[in-house]
Amino acid sequence: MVKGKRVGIVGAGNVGSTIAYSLAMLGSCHEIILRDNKIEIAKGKALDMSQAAAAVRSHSIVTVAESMADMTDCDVVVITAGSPRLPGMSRDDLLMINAKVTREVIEGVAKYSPNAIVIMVSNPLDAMTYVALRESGFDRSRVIGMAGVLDSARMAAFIQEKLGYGGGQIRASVMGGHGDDMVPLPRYSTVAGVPLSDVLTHEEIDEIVQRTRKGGAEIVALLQTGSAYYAPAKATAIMVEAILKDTKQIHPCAVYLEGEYGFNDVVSGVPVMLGANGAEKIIEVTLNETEKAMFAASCKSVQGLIDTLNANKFFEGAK
Ligand SMILES: NC(=O)c1ccc[n+]([C@@H]2O[C@H](COP(=O)([O-])OP(=O)(O)OC[C@H]3O[C@@H](n4cnc5c(N)ncnc54)[C@H](O)[C@@H]3O)[C@@H](O)[C@H]2O)c1
Ligand SMILES: O=C(O)C[C@H](O)C(=O)O
Repeated sequence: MVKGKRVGIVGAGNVGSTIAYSLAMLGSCHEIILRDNKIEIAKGKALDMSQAAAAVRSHSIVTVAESMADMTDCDVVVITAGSPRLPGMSRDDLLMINAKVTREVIEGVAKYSPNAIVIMVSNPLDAMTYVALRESGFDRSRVIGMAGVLDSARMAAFIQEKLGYGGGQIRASVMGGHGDDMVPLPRYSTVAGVPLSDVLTHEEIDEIVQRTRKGGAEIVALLQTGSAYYAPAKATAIMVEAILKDTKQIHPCAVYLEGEYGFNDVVSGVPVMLGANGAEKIIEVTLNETEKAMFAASCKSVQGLIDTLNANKFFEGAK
């Protein structure tokens, strides 16, 4: 438990409330502050979670901010506000609706928690991270998108399922944007340190890569009413803890690139050292030509979304 730390969570729906629950159970911080337009529901969840925290002797408390002005001086703010996709939709279909929500929310964060580190979760993730960065005026080290921890966990779960062993010993690696052209990296994935290619065939690895890319859609199709939230919430909580505890551990995160991997003015998923100051270091992994081409294609997709925002004069304040 790191005393006195405050974590704000905007959007207390499926992902936001599950992040709050996870942090409360871990006792990661002193106070978790929920903010949602559905205030009564947020209040009910906060009470329920505070009581769960008491049951496990966690001294985290869960409170509700009735407006962004009540969510002050947070160390970390997680943004999950906005719409999830439904079957048949792509994450990119959420671009304009969630960009407006993100702008509204980040203005409040910048005003009332000016020193916070922001973890963006709303989709389309890389474009929303870009919006949050631009609209907050924060340094790029303080606006970080969550996706790579989730996508890598999915890939690890699929590897375990395929192998039938190795649970807890699998390190899977996914870079690039959080879209269908994300870049799973079998070459950087291992089972107890053993390269994937030593334990799985090329065809099996390819199947895992394709399933990882569609991992979110697979769950959307099953749930029918929204998207995944247990693994996304746990992945976010891992990032929040790394920041609060200043672990300096490396996690795949979506960050604004300024020349890294040869890209500028775009957000993409890369290995990042997380610590008290947010994204403290971007690690540049050696990619082969095929991997470089896939990473470039993924950055191009994100760039396309940023171009759409520009074409709609979003950054000029269009409503
Ligand atoms: N990055 C990832 O890997 C990842 C993973 C899962 C979900 N997501 C995304 O996270 C977002 C949330 O997903 P969810 O399943 O929790 O959805 P949800 O509908 O359950 O919750 C969203 C919440 O946001 C609230 N909200 C909307 N506008 C708001 C505003 N202006 N201020 C405060 N609250 C507001 C809604 O009332 C709702 O409770 C979606 O965009 C989804 O696509 C991203
Ligand atoms: O798939 C979605 O729309 C939600 C999220 O991005 C996920 O990957 O689970």
